Amino acid sequence: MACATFATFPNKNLAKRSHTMSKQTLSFQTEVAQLLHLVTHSLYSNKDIFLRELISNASDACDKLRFEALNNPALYEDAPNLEIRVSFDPEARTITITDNGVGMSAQEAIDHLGTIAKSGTKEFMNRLSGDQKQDAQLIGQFGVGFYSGFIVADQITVESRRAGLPPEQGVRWTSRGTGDFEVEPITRAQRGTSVILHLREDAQEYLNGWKLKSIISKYSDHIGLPILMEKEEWQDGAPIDPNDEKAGRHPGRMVKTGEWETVNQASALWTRPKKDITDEQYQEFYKAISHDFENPLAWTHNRVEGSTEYIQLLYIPAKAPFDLWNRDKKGGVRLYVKRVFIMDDAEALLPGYLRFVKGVIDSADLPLNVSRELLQESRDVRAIREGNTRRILSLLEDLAKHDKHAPDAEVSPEDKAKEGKYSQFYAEFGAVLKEGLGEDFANRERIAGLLRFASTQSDTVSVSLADYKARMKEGQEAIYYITAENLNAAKNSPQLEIFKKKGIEVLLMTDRVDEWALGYLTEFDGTPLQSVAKGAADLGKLQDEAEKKAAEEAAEAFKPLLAKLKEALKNEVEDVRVSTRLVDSPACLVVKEGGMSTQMARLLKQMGQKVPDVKPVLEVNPEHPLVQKLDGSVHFHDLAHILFDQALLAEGGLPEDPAAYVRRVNALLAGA
Ligand SMILES: Nc1ncnc2c1ncn2[C@@H]1O[C@H](COP(=O)(O)OP(=O)(O)OP(=O)(O)O)[C@@H](O)[C@H]1O
Repeated sequence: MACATFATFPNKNLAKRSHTMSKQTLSFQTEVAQLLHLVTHSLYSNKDIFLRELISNASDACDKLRFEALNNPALYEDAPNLEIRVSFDPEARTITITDNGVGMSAQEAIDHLGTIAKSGTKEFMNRLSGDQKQDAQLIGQFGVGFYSGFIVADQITVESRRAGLPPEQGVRWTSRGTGDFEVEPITRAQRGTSVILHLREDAQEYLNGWKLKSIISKYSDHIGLPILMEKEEWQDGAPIDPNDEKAGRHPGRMVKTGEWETVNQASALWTRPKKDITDEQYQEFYKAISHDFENPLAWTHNRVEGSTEYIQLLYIPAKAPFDLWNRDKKGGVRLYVKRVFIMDDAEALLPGYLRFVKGVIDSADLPLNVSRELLQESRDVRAIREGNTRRILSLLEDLAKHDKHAPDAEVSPEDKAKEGKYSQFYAEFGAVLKEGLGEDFANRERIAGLLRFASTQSDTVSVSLADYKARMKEGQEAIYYITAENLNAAKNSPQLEIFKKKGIEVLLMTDRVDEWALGYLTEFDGTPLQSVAKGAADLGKLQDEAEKKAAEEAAEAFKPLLAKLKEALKNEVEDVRVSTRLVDSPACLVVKEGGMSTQMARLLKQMGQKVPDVKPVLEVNPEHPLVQKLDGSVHFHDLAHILFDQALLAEGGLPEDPAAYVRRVNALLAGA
């Protein structure tokens, strides 16, 4: 990029701009300025991470070069060995992180170090609460990357030259981390980037080789490239008085020898044998690739052999990210081919319902120049995706199995440590997992086995379909469930009355996806699932002969009244019939078997979708005084509408014309 074009950058955020050709002062994108403020104020208690982030960027830059060089080996120039160097200068009070990766052109430095290209930036900013601790967690998830340098530095200078550009087209980028930054052209012989941190007064502790090495071995040991630091040796102090041994010596100090040494293992973590990796190393690697502040909930690391060979290291986070529901969000799995980094959002490697999983896949079979399009079609990728899915489901099944142990059970310490993890997982990601019912037919039964619900016997979301089946009553032929807006609405729903009376458990579903997801699960382990708000309440063998007979007689006796009700409510309901599911309530609404529930229709409407206008069926309770009073009442029309509107209210809906409802009730109250 020639410096002459600096003035023509189409960057709308450039409030200030001087017009000298050699040096430009540009403003940060608003979001960057905000983020910078937060970084320096919220991440203070976790200062060390700046080094991890900058080394990680350096490593990414080397990965990018290696990838580009697949098609253009000349980019290596005369330095094919990729490496990262970390040095410090106590006099200048600087730390420098240098890589010989892909580097940046002037335009790239402006674009990448002055704006945030990530999707969800706005949403992220809105989430910030002003509570520093919480914000720090959130910023962590978002990934502050380069900007984390400002936790310890009050000025950062970046010098870079993009691989393939001549030395005169280097760039120097400088900023104090406030509103703006400067860029100027420089000549730089070496390709790649140096990030020079001018340390704050209160961050001088980092001017210490031992300290830097220990941070690198804690946070960056997994990096596959060599990280080099200058060797240091202890040097005794010089004699204070050369003529008098007894006068003692000046204090000794570490001095640099001029040689460089590798301070990390320089082999990518996932390529090492499992037995050589500690839990802490697994955890730090997870944090490095996910930007999470917390340890992962669980992980699985395997060398898969067979027709498709690959290494798989997959993690389940402990907490859902703030943008879990952002469907455009890229996946968290990095794809490598024979140790060469290919892409970091390889969605093709996991189904959408497992999008919370983070990790690395290193394939031995895919071509190095694999493209996104090719990924979708490749048979190997399909095999990897299926393998990953199975592995995650097994991991979840294992956690579910050990979520709770019987008090007297003999449990290994390893399994003991799994207690409570599945509940934690489910609270964070259960709703996403349910999407799998509609998305992954091959594994539907396994996914169904992992679902947990609240029920009329448990307020906590902990009942599995297998638990439910084990508790089914003699003669019960279906797994009953109800969907509602929230637990209370579900629990108090009139449709449940008969089930409560007979002591039959009903699953209470309150997740938005339930209705949709359950549509794909018609049975579990041979037992059909049946919504208690759909179709006729067919309790089958649970109803005795006398009850059946009474219901039939009531239906017969109420025929004329039902006809009148149907006429009065012809715009509102499809049909009116006598109910067998009500005990205390006068009426309820049900939809036809296979129809969309009123709850679902409401949700879709809220989301602005067009919903076919399906009328529900009104069921009335022949035992209820209000229903018995209907026939012959002079207020029949009003009562009929009140009955209908109340049934709607009882299941969390709203009358079409709330004012009319209020008017009718008031008129009746006034008359009472
Ligand atoms: N050492 C470097 N060499 C080349 N480019 C770099 C280097 N450091 C940063 N960049 C460029 O600056 C961009 C922004 O870096 P930053 O760390 O803020 O975000 P990121 O790395 O894209 O995302 P994240 O840190 O969340 O993974 C990078 O995407 C990259 O293009």
